[in-house]
Amino acid sequence: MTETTFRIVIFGAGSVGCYLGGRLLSAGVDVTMVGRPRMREVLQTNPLVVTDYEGFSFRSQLAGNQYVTSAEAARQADLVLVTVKSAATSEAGSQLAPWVPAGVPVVSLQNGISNASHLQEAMPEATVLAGMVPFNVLQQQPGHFHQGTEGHLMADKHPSLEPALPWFAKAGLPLELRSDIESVMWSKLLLNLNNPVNALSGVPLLEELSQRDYRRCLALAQRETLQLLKAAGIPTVKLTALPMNLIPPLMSTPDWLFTRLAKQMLTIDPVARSSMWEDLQAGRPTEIDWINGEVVKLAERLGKDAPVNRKLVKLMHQRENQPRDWNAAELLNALRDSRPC
Ligand SMILES: NC(=O)C1=CN([C@@H]2O[C@H](COP(=O)(O)OP(=O)(O)OC[C@H]3O[C@@H](n4cnc5c(N)ncnc54)[C@H](OP(=O)(O)O)[C@@H]3O)[C@@H](O)[C@H]2O)C=CC1
Ligand SMILES: CC(C)(CO)C(=O)C(=O)O
Repeated sequence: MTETTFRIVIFGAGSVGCYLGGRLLSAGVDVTMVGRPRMREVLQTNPLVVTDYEGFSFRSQLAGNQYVTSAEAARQADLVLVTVKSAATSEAGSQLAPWVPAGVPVVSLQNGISNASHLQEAMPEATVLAGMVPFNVLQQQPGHFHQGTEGHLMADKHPSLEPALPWFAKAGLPLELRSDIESVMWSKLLLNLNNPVNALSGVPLLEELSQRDYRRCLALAQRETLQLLKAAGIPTVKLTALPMNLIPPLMSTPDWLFTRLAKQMLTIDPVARSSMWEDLQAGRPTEIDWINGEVVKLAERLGKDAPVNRKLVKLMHQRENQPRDWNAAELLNALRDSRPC
């Protein structure tokens, strides 16, 4: 290995982790992905293929030491990325804690608000930073991970991340360091409020967002959250073409107007689905408590209520136990009924 090689360990290499791993490998980064034996088997029998909606494509048959199942790989890392689902964060931290060298940054690239704090609790000696993945990744075929929507990575501004920046840029994954990461995470969460709507709809993101009543469901959850964020003094940041406070009115527009106004937002691969839908498909518990559940907790801290988000949490938990697709009008009625008159 030459001095100029940068070593990145990706812990919890599923959809996001394998996609980032493949992109970084394409830039010559020394990547080790850590994950389950099941995924290692997939990548022993199939090449790792990463593609994106703009035509990027990279393929690599991984060597045995590039996808492993033990956190020990982190002892050699210059940077650790954590890409497990929220329920697995504390366990990921406990497994990584003995191996990550002092001063090596550990970035949580997970949805939700509290994953970086849970990770920090599990590895108190480590430099843990919050990060954000704006785009959608779907495993289209065994070993083939596809980025279906746009956006660039962000992470908390910290000097330990500076050496990684040129490698991310070379991989076509620019990483922006932000001093307002709390606002970034809440703004991403405002977009993730669509995850339960998408999962309950049972249809791909593009099809779901093309139906006004599903968009109105999302707008209800977003308006409620924006009001709470305002009360809590947490500003939002612009992650899409529009500022966050203009997204609910856009979502509520009729289909003919929405398709004209939201061209960029509708640049979505027709097969892309939310990660919450993927969890349902795989029979895993979803991240609903870490997404809409965070809004309910924020409301409680402020002595307020969040009936729409609370209802979405309840419906998702029911859906985890009992298959059911909600049509757009039914879901909208259920959410409207949850609000006090
Ligand atoms: N998919 C997407 O489009 C996007 C996802 N995100 C966020 O990124 C995070 C990761 O999502 P995603 O990649 O979809 O999740 P995945 O479930 O696809 O990947 C996580 C992987 O980590 C594995 N894992 C969990 N615990 C351990 C452990 N202790 N040791 C080794 N492997 C482990 C899981 O295996 P197992 O399932 O067997 O536990 C799984 O294969 C989530 O917070 C998600 O919300 C953000 C933006 C987009
Ligand atoms: C990119 C996005 C918003 C797609 O729904 C996502 O974060 C997810 O699926 O969890």
